[in-house]
Amino acid sequence: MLFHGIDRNPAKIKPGVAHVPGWLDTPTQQGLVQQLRDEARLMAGTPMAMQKPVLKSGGQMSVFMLNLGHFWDHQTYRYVDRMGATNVRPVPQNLLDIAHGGLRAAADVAEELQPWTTNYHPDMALINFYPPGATMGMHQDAYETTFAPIVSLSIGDEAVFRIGSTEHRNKPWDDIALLSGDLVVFGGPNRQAFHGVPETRPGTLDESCGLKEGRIKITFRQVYPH
Ligand SMILES: O=C(O)CCC(=O)C(=O)O
Ligand SMILES: [Fe+2]
Repeated sequence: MLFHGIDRNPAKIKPGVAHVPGWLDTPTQQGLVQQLRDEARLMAGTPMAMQKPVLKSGGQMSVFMLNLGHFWDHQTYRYVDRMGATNVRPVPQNLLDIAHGGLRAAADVAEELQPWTTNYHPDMALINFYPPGATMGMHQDAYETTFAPIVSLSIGDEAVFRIGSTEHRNKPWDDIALLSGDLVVFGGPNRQAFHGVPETRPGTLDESCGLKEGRIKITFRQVYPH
């Protein structure tokens, strides 16, 4: 446990940004890992298979992605529901329930999120798998047509989640150590904050989370108005 001894209380990082350590219990993490493995298996061999996206810039991400609800086409940077003959699969209800619970827990920490708790309709779940050592550059989640908060959960290896300004990808930023079961929500005035994962820490997970290596991040988004 690399982060032993540091502050692990629920924290408002800045307006609209909440970190709730250990929000998701271990049996639930394990159940989700199994469920998401099954979801990935169903899409294997299709254009929506879990894959490391090659962006239209030509670069390939080091993170595997699986899309539920809507599919973010990494060649056009648009959400679609179909690729060729393949339809996107729905976000399972138990995941939606977790998203709602996560937002409520976060709103107790960052009151700027409070107005969304009665008007939140997530319609997309992005499942990221970080193989040992994978990272993600600073970016905005900018392709949704709503400003609903982003609700996200970490499972597996420890990681550093970096969240900066809404204006640019440079300092100042906050680095948040995420452990398995941690919840991060960003919305309100920081919905468009640049964020990324500069570091994942291989070999730090406890296998009771359901993973033998790497890290899963589940990110809930509301792409369309309700
Ligand atoms: O893995 C994380 O913690 C961040 C993931 C993310 O920002 C994204 O997939 O858009
Ligand atoms: Fe993101």
